[in-house]
Amino acid sequence: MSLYYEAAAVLTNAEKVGGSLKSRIYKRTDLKSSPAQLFALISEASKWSIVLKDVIERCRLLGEERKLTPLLALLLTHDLLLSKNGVAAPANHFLKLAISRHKARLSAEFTKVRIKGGYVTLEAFKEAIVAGVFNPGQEDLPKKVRHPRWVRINTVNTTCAEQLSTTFAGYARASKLAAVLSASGSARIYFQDPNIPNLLAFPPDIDLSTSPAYIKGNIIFQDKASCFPAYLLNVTPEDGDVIDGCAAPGNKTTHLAAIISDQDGPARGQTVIAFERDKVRTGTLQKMVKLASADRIVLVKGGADFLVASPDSEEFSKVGAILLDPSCSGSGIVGRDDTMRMRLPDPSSGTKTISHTSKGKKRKRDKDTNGVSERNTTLDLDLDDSAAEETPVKGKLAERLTALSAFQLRILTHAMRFPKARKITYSTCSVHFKENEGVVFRALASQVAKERGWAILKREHQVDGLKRWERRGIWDSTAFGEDSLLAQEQKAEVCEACIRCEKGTADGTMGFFVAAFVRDDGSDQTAPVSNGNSDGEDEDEWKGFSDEDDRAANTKSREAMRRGSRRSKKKRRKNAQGK
Ligand SMILES: C[S@@+](CC[C@H](N)C(=O)[O-])C[C@H]1O[C@@H](n2cnc3c(N)ncnc32)[C@H](O)[C@@H]1O
Repeated sequence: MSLYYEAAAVLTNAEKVGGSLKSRIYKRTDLKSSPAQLFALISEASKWSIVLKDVIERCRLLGEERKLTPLLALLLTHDLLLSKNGVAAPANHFLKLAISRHKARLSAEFTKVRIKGGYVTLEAFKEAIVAGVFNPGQEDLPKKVRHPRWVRINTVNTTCAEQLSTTFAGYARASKLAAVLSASGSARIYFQDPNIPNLLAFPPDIDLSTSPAYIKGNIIFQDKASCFPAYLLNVTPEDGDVIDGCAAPGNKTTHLAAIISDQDGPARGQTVIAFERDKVRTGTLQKMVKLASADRIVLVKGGADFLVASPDSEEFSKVGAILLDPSCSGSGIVGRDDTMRMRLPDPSSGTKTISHTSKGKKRKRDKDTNGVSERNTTLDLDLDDSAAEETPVKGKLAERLTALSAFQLRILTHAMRFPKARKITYSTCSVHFKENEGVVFRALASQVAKERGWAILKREHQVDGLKRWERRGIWDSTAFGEDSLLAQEQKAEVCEACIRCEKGTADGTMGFFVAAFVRDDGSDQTAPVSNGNSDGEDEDEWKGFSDEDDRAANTKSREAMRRGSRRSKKKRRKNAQGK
């Protein structure tokens, strides 16, 4: 099979293989072309598709070349007009002949678009395409806010100071994130994040993927928002072991390991127990843990469902903190720079004759596209594994959110059953109330939360960098019905404790949500708590607290926080004396 047929097959993904574009290419064992060449062709053709789609449509290429699918036409036109070596096929190959006979017209249309866009040279045009600033017909739209390249320094095997004096030696420190956002990829400039320790921002187009620091796992590409959960969990040596209940690909797992290894004094044998249900994603997790040199701190439980882990098992008897970042709708990550949109030429734009051609021929093209519908004029490609969050539930949005939030609540209330656990963070990369604050309110109202004394970690008790973060939770009065009996005071308190990030803002983050739960040492650990089988009870649509629940929850929460606050004051005094 030629390079172009293989690229089209990867893109149409008839076998519905999950994961990023890169992992789909590298996983295939039946390719004749080199995976690197395939990836380069697809990503370059995607970048140029905003131009090439129009060029192909204006030349009515698909009308004249009936055997070319929109995907093949795009890939071939890209190489014909933009690849140094032209179309990678023998001179008499059917595909080469089919595209080459249109070269003059395609080149002329391409040049017209370039000149109309005001680009005097091909070089200038290329720069605009790479920077993503060529947006024909949308000049009046507000300029898209760019997304920085966030780099977390992996303190398991290096320090921020070491990386600044080696990998980033000669880079100037910017005083504002905006300076980094507007800089070109070649600018040697960075911004030190004020909220998350050991996190740096670089210009969006910077390519650090070939730097020795990246290859050695000294630096990890991780969105700022995705660093919130491990930091908010604020693991200390007293917490003992930590569970990451939904770990792959492992950004937060390795962040937990970095925080543990960064603590003053020895890590006292603390282990991060990382659950991952999916076997393929377990492989990615294992690789990431190894690359981050975190394998002495992290124990990967691959192909293991956190929901069936028994809280009372001896294995988890020292687990004091749990991080939960379950599967979600992923609505917060759309539009990230790691997602690329490929625009395909519309086949009906070929010629007027196309709609009158024989049905047989039309069906042939449908078949060739292997399930990418002829009407499907865009393809969204996930370029980066670290950005790929799974969205396993299909169907209409409302149904998906109901199913996902039921699962999320179940996993959160399961975590609340671990007898020694004192801290939990719950996060999603979703922007929907139902998956975020909705789950938090329902979890707080659950039987297990009440019996075990779980409360929300209020803003004033959060780690410094997140206490200062201004975007907080929201309340959706329609979500639980107007008759929700929750007191205004408690709604406000819980929303203020929840943390949100919004995509497309000057903060440079993806859309994200995180909240933390705590419980105090004095709570009744041995109280009879309903076991995992009663989860259905927690998943019932929540109708709001009753007046009595409300008062009880408020009192308990206030007591828990007072005790927590006394304990942390005591701890701070102890620490201060120790220094
Ligand atoms: C949103 S992703 C986690 C991303 C990860 N925390 C990170 O920062 O790299 C959710 C992951 O949880 C896994 N998962 C979902 N349900 C699970 C369960 N019940 N037990 C263990 N893993 C689960 C999914 O397979 C998926 O890999």
